Amino acid sequence: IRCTSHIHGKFKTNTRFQKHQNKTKDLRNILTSEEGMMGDFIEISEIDLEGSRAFLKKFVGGPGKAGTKCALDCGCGIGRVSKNVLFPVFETLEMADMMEDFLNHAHECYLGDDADRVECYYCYNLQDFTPPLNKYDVIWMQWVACHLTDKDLMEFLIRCKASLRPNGIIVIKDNMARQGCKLDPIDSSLIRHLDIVKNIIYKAGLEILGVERQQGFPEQIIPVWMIAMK
Ligand SMILES: C[S@@+](CC[C@H](N)C(=O)[O-])C[C@H]1O[C@@H](n2cnc3c(N)ncnc32)[C@H](O)[C@@H]1O
Repeated sequence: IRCTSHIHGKFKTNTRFQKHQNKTKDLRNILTSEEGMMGDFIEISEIDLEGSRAFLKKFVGGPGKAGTKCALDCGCGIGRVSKNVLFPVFETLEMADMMEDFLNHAHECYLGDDADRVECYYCYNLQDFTPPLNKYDVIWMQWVACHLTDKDLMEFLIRCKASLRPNGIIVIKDNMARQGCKLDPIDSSLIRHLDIVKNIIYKAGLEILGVERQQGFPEQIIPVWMIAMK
């Protein structure tokens, strides 16, 4: 873990910014905006967020459910999910993405006053990132599991499990292939069938608590599913 004084200086005192030497070449050119986070599908962002809020509600708050103290948004981009799904529920957030520009934009512009409730920004590839132990009530991974190999995803999930607080959960929300595995030629992501993702989750020693398909998306786009696990 390396803190760059350059970035550190720009951040408010309650905020830590940790940066890892980024060895992965970013081959994409994603805009620092909601459009950039959503590819060509900005018009479905609100439906997506509403589906996420409803799914999260089932597992958070109340006896035996996850708490509402702290969440981690993995592959957070500029914080679209943090702002619209996680901040309304959790006291504090932490955010992880391999793109420093996205984290800067989240902190300086996109999150507004909510940025004060971000405890730490981690500029890491998830495959190199070990989240702190026993810290999070919810770890949210949206449209980022598809950028990890099977092995990296399984190992990251194992590390995530160790970073959950009691009753804490992990949520993966991602594109799922109708059959087998497909490589997305635009961003080189891997679109897996739901059963393949479930297998990786089981191999990581996690228990699946709920699985739901995102409703309301146009038929022509790849199905998006949400999986909650602990
Ligand atoms: C399609 S965007 C989704 C952003 C956000 N989760 C959302 O739903 O709005 C994918 C994000 O994952 C990040 N990402 C891709 N591969 C990653 C990796 N290996 N480690 C960390 N972040 C990664 C990208 O930088 C980008 O911000």
